[in-house]
Amino acid sequence: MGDDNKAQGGPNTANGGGGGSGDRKRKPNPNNRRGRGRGNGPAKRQERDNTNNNNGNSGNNGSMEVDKPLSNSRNNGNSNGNNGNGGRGGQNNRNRNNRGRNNNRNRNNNNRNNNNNNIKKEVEPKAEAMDESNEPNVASAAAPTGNSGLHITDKRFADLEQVCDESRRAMAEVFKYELMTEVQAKTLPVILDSTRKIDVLAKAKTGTGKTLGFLIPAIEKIVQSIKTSRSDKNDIGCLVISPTRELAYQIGTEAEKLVTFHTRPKLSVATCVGGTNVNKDRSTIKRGFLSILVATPGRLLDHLQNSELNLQNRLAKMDCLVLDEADQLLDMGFRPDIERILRLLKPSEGSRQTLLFSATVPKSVAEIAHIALQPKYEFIDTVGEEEEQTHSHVKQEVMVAHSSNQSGGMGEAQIRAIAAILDRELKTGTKGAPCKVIAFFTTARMTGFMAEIFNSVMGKTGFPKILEIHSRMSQSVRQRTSEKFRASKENTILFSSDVSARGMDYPGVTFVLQIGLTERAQYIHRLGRTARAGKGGCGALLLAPYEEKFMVNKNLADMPLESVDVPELNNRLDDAMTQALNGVNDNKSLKESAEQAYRAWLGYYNGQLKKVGWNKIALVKEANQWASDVGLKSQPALLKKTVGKMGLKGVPGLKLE
Ligand SMILES: Nc1ncnc2c1ncn2[C@@H]1O[C@H](COP(=O)(O)OP(=O)(O)OP(=O)(O)O)[C@@H](O)[C@H]1O
Repeated sequence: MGDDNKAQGGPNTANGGGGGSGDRKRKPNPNNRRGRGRGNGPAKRQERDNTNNNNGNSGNNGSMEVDKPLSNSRNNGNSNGNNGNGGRGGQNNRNRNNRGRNNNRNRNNNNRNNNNNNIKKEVEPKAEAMDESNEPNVASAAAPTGNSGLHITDKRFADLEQVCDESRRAMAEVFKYELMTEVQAKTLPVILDSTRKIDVLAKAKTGTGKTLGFLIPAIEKIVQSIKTSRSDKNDIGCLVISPTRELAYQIGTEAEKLVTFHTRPKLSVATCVGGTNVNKDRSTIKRGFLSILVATPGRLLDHLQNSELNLQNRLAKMDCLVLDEADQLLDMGFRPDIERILRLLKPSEGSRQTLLFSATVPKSVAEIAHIALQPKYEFIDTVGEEEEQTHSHVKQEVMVAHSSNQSGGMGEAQIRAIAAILDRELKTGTKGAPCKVIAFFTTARMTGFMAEIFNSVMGKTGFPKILEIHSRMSQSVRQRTSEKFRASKENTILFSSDVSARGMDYPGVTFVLQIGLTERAQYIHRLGRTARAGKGGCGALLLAPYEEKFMVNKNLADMPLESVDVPELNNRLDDAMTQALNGVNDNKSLKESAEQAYRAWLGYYNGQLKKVGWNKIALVKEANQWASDVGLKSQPALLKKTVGKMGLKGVPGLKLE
């Protein structure tokens, strides 16, 4: 925590029962007070960090929370205006006085920052390749800016002889795409080659059209199977497995579009994901004719194990098995489920092709092949060994939020920094065009808390109501939020956990903000939510000082990160955020959210100790400081069982329930 003053042991000890954090005198300056130059040494390719965030942290989900059963469905947002002003006479005056002091600090810091402009703008060598025309900070950001991002080729769908007229018609009339992207041009001929029937592992950058890369041939294979009577109407021709529910729905929708003209026989699509009515799923599957099944691993396993559904037999003659976002599916979080699914699927009756699509592929492709592919498979890499995996044209900033020298901690500094960054984006991000922002947080609970605290002062910040999406919400609310964000054509901000990190194709996302530690692959996937399909986009990573070393110097050392200062927070927003923080303890729902976020925070960082250089004692101290920073007057308690599971038994500073 750098120069934080953390003499206080935690919310209890720090604030007693008195004014404590409720009287928020401090205003940490969100500005990065250090203009830093970063080494411009040769960009070394970093191995992906495969550390799994699911460290048995007692349900405090990290990035692998994607397909959890739901609990605690909570209404998002909170506009009850309970902003903590009641009974706090005099606080505003104190705040105003403080603001004067802070503004001076801000101004001084700005001077320092201006003086440091020359070094703080240093960028990694790869940024040299940035395509200025694709940056989002132009009025046309939301409009296509050429095809450099999408990697369009001169190959036409209409010329694909192996593809039936119905699919080609859908490409022209429903999708209105004439030319193939690189991944499509490279994979389609190989997968469609009926003389080879070869399994394929395809690697292509995010947002470059992988979905159609597997759906077009999958449908073709189903059509051929029906034509040659290899399969009967009970057989399911294609199974697509997706790591997240939202992505599964998205794939299902694309598939439905693609089968628009497949009427004789009619091809049908079903999407089965966790968190929805399982009986409804069952009756859809039982109903009979089904060409394509898109599913998340957990729900699929359920159905496969249910003998009544006869799903194993119906998939036995499947023509095509697709694992989308394959590296995530084969990563530790999902691997056991996938292995079980593969075992339950009857051995291929000769003609099944398995397709693995991903934007990031671990070096150990042999391992992947061993699990899912036939020994003779083709690896189609449209990224290339040396080429940067992330879009080279996406501007990527890294900012470090510093807490004030007085008593404020990182929790507060981070919230103010997020406000400042969002404000900058809404005001200048797209110069008049609508701003569509996704901010990614480390855990579901943190996502929920952050959305709630920002929405508690919505009228004051001037931000639109923050949308939230994470695994702790009911699937129907997730679905509605996802659709709302997708359809929005005005300034919109979505706070998300990693459920939106991969594959989600929200049109026109102009800015992706990532907060805190994340895995390298996840960083790339999250960033890939912007600058899709040839459009502009921009990303920023907001770190705490203790996260900087690992993330910037190690994990993302070869990324074209540009180190910049956290923007200055204007007085109005500064006041709004103070009010929000002051309101946490007195607002039941917000308080509960903060407490849950605290527990999730502990769980998450408990799995990252080496990366931040803490031992367990330091972890607990930092967590308690975080709780105090965000306005909790008493330290949240933990179940004894949870403490045990986290391996924190006996660590001083924890409060047991
Ligand atoms: N040939 C094409 N021409 C124009 N647009 C296309 C073409 N193919 C796909 N697209 C569009 O590009 C966008 C990105 O496609 P898609 O979601 O399949 O990318 P992806 O590579 O799967 O991304 P991710 O790695 O994030 O999963 C979508 O909106 C899709 O409809």
